[in-house]
Amino acid sequence: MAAIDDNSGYNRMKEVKKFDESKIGVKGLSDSGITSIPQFFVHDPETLSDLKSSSSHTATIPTIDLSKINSHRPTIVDQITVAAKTWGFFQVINHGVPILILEETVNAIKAFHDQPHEVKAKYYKREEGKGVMYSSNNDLYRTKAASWHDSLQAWMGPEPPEVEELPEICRKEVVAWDLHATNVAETVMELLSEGLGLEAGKFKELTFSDARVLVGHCYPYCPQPDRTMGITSHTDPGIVTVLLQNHVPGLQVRHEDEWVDVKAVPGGLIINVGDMLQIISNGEYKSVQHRVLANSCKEVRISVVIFFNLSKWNEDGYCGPLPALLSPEKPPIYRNFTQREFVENFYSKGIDSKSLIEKITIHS
Ligand SMILES: O=C(O)CCC(=O)C(=O)O
Ligand SMILES: [Fe+2]
Repeated sequence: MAAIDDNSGYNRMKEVKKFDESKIGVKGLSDSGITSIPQFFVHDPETLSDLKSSSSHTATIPTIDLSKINSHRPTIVDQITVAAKTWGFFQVINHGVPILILEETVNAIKAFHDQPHEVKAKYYKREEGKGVMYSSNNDLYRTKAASWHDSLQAWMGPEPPEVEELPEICRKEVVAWDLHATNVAETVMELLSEGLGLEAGKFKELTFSDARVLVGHCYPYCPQPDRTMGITSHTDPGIVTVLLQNHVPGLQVRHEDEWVDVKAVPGGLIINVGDMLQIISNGEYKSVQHRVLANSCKEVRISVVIFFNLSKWNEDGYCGPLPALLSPEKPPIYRNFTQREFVENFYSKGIDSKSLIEKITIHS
């Protein structure tokens, strides 16, 4: 990338570095009362022209009620399977996690981001694949334009962090949330496994919930929400994602060529299919584009996300569509790939670039 981007003499990389080294985050910029955003946050005209939700669309993502999971299991399997095949995004309610836990989790992540600069700066770093890290834009040096969010990230498995590594202000809640969200993910993955005609425990056996990372995003007020994004459009790379959000809107999902707002249902948890699940289900379940608009509300938007990834790969080191799902009528639509390919694809690019799926699709 050229140091000087255009004829104006604006040195983008220098400005990005200055921002990063200040460790102030977008929360700090927002709190300082700025009225215009730094240029490196400004997205290209094509992204910006598409910002408003095209919500003539009144559709909402499906809501799945898990309260009758034992007495009405086939119905729930059916609902969740249809949701994962058509939307790739759904909301679960009556999932067994007390509302108080949801509130405490959101409040604890908010409290972390609300701390003074000096306190948060101690955690500010860029070591993505492990441990605990706080930063603004994990992919800051890999994208064309930065987005209006900061994140606290903690790898909760396969090795949990030392408890003292987690910021004290949200330590207890992060540990508790990891357990609760993992339980919900395991229930959901049992249902999705049954929906493919596999044994309920198949995904667990594949170790989908072992390697998981918790990310607490903060989207503070943005003075120019029509010039940037909260998070750029992307798909999630792993198996499945569990997302808890507060009441401040912004999350949108791509459905039938339109952006649809994902409205927070009180007590609900959002689940979405990741690229790896699309691949191993041989395209049955859909990993769908989603994004977050830059926050135009004075109140901060908080989301707490756990990404679930496979921890063990096949003995031959490859991963791909599950053999049990393939037949002469249903040949694989993706080629097998290695863990290294998966990891390199993720870390070599910004969140907004091509997913692995495009690279491994078999064009017949
Ligand atoms: O914060 C949100 O609502 C979405 C976050 C997200 O899509 C992600 O972290 O991958
Ligand atoms: Fe995402």
